[in-house]
Amino acid sequence: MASVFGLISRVRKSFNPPEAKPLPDSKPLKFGVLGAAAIAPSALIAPAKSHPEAVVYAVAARSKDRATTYARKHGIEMVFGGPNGYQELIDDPEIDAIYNALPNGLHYEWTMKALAAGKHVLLEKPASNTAEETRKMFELAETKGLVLLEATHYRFHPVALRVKAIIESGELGAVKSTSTTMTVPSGTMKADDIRFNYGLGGGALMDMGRMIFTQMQPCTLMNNLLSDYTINAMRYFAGADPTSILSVEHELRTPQIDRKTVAKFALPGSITSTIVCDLSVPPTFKLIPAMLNFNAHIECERGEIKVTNYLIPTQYHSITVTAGGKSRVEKAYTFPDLGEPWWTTYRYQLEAFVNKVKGRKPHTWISKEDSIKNMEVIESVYAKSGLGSRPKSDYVPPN
Ligand SMILES: NC(=O)C1=CN([C@@H]2O[C@H](COP(=O)(O)OP(=O)(O)OC[C@H]3O[C@@H](n4cnc5c(N)ncnc54)[C@H](OP(=O)(O)O)[C@@H]3O)[C@@H](O)[C@H]2O)C=CC1
Ligand SMILES: O=C1OC[C@@H](O)[C@H](O)[C@H]1O
Repeated sequence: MASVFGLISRVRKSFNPPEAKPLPDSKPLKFGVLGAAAIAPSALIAPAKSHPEAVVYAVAARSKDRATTYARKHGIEMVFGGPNGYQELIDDPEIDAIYNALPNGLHYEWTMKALAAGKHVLLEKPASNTAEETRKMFELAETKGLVLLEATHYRFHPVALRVKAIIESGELGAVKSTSTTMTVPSGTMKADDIRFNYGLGGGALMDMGRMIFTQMQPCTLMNNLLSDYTINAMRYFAGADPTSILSVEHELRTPQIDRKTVAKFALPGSITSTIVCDLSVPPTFKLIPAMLNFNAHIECERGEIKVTNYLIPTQYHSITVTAGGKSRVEKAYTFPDLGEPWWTTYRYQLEAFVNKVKGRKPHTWISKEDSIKNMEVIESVYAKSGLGSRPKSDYVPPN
């Protein structure tokens, strides 16, 4: 019963966090949001409310009416709209940081423009459509001395770091295999969702593969938000990058869009990893709806770790560690010196981003090399599958 009350309390507070008062001796970071995006309320707007040094100050949308409605709903002060709205937001001197929540295929263009204008960027995942574009964005950020972070939010939560710590402690011996899954039932996404649009950088591997890789190397995530996340999880937990792709199978939504991808990899040290991503799992017997699956399974020499719900761990999660015939279940909602049980992955991520911009040490970070490698792996899987990389941006930055 206590755990049900805990769940209700965490969920309630994560959606309606207590508002933090600004700090007297620190100017808050002012964010501008590119796009009246579906993800922004969870990923930035709510988390910023409980952060004493973060304010969501402006939003831009292609339609000014849409931006205005969104701003009213979320208590955002400044609105930009129309064909130049995104650029006008970027050029607003009040704004310190841009949250780029545009479709994947627009990440490169608008991140390059934001960095060129001297803004830090919190960039939605996957970083862009290609590794080359990702490299260029990070190079520009470095040249300009700006912070650029690919929003791989799960990596900032205590669950991911605890799983990694168990693996690295050596308690279970070396990792032998990982399985990470990210799958969602059919009907979760509308037919015109950006994830089904090749031109905008769609596909299950783009959306779910990265996370699964990075997060799930040591664990087997059983979800279909697979590819983007799954690849990220794989590399993170295994602590290594794949040396080869053993197999790729996909089910297509359209000739260029993978609704589902299952890939198997070989990693150094004879590790084998499987990722599963599915944007639309059909109902069993055409009747029984599928469940979300955001799980990971990591087999090691002397035991295993099963992680339930590494992706939205604030709601509930479990880390089940089995060795020598005995099992224990761990929970990790907070760090000893950071966080509240209701902090979401996004709230922990915002904490790190603000600390980095303020010149303080974040509790963890996603490196440039990590983001570039994730895109390389995604592209290599798409190459092996025959579907090919998502289209490069036609934006050419000025010299
Ligand atoms: N970190 C996480 O947990 C999650 C991350 N994401 C990532 O965030 C990004 C946005 O996803 P999500 O919020 O679901 O997406 P939305 O469908 O809400 O689209 C985001 C915005 O893209 C803008 N946009 C600009 N050009 C186009 C176009 N040609 N077609 C459609 N939209 C366009 C729209 O802006 P406007 O308002 O100007 O019309 C829209 O508000 C993606 O990169 C996705 O991978 C998504 C979900 C979860
Ligand atoms: O965290 C996520 O879960 C659902 C996906 O579709 C989304 O893009 C991803 O970032």
